[in-house]
Amino acid sequence: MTDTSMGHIIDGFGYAKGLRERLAVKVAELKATQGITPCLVVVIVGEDPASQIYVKNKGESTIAVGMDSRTITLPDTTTEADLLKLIAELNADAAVNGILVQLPLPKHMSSLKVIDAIDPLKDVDGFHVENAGKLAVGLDGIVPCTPLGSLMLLKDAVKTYGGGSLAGMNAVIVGRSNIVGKPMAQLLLNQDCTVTIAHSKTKNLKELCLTADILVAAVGRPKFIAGDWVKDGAYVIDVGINRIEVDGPDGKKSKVVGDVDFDAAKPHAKAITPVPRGVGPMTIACLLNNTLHAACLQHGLPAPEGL
Ligand SMILES: Nc1nc2c(c(=O)[nH]1)N[C@@H](CN(C=O)c1ccc(C(=O)N[C@@H](CCC(=O)O)C(=O)O)cc1)CN2
Repeated sequence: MTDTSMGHIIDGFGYAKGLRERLAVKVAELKATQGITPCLVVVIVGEDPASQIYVKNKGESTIAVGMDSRTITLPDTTTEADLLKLIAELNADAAVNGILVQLPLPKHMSSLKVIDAIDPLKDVDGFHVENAGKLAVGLDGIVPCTPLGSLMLLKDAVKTYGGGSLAGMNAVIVGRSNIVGKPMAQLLLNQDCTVTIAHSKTKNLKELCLTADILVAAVGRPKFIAGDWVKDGAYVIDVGINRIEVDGPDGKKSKVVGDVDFDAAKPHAKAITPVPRGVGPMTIACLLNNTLHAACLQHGLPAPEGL
């Protein structure tokens, strides 16, 4: 029988706020002791409405922790060659510590090529192959923001509700993208979890999910993970952000939901991230963390500790 006491909600919004406050202290220390103010440049190409909101939030959050922020807005008619030229200029600019190109890019551009053009030391998204390689072999590099934020929430939840470490836990990640699924798998392997990555061709997905002590959903399909796919006592991390239409009293309205059927999964889970206010806010907080980390690496300083 399902234990109805299960299902702690993991407060990503609150955790992200605390992380931003701790980062602001570290940024002030860096300024006071080294005279360095980290600077993040965000480049957006085109007018995707969701991207415009995320980029605005990134700029405001960067300023709020005491860093310098620049946003470069380019029309969607920009050529790939022009974008690569801009990245080369930002790479060469010593005042710039972090470069982020907002995704998705317009269809006429190769995101792999664009990401590859960013100096790996300034790649605050952690998407460059050099940073992906460092993560794979356990070297100090820049870790993608959403998986990093997911791991922070997971470690905190296991400490709070499970009392132990992640070592030996079975983790199933549903989704194999370069920016979430694969780096998440590396991070969990580095925590000594036994990791399985599932994808659209995986057989018996429900049965596989039911083996998971840690279930990470990153498929980009609303409520794809049903409640009865969640093992009793599992930790559920929902990375999905899907905008759907729902019926309201005044007609249709849009709502953001995750990849997990939250209401059905919560009674099974030991702890679960909601959508919104779960993993999402951690993405921007970890971007600030990575910008500070990048600034330290570029000046030969150790990565800030105790965050
Ligand atoms: N270069 C990058 N592009 C994109 C990334 C990224 O990490 N780097 N991630 C996403 C978008 N994203 C940040 O860029 C992002 C998405 C969602 C949230 C967030 O806080 N979501 C809220 C809900 C928002 C809503 O109501 O629409 C939440 O979950 O509470 C932050 C950042 C794709 N592109």
